Amino acid sequence: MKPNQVRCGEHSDYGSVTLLFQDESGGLEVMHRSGQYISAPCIPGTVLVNIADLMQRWTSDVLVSTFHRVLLPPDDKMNTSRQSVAFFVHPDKDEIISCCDGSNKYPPVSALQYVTDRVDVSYENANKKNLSV
Ligand SMILES: O=C(O)CCC(=O)C(=O)O
Ligand SMILES: [Fe+2]
Repeated sequence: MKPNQVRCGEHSDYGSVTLLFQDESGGLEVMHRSGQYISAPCIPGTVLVNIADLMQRWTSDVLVSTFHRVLLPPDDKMNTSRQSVAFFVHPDKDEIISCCDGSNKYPPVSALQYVTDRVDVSYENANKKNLSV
């Protein structure tokens, strides 16, 4: 196992909302507005709804995109599997996302352009990381 390995590193989702179905293994944490991570365990029969980045832009920060991550289980559960299903809800690719209060807090961007830019940055960061080890 690599140092600092996690099941899913800290990130926010790119779209409008994400519906997350997770089993009872646990491990998902979401960042509270205080900056502290808090556990978001499975509540049987419920679906977790994450606000994602384009929703934050649309609402001029009224709804805030949530950083989240999935840590490794404790040693005694290290050999157990975990399953989750994320349904990423995205606007149509050509939709222009501008602040719905007219504030222009974020410049208008097409849904596709936003996702493409985010994916580019994440690949650049991954490449930098790989080159530095
Ligand atoms: O597996 C999870 O609980 C989270 C997955 C996730 O955040 C993602 O796929 O974007
Ligand atoms: Fe996510």
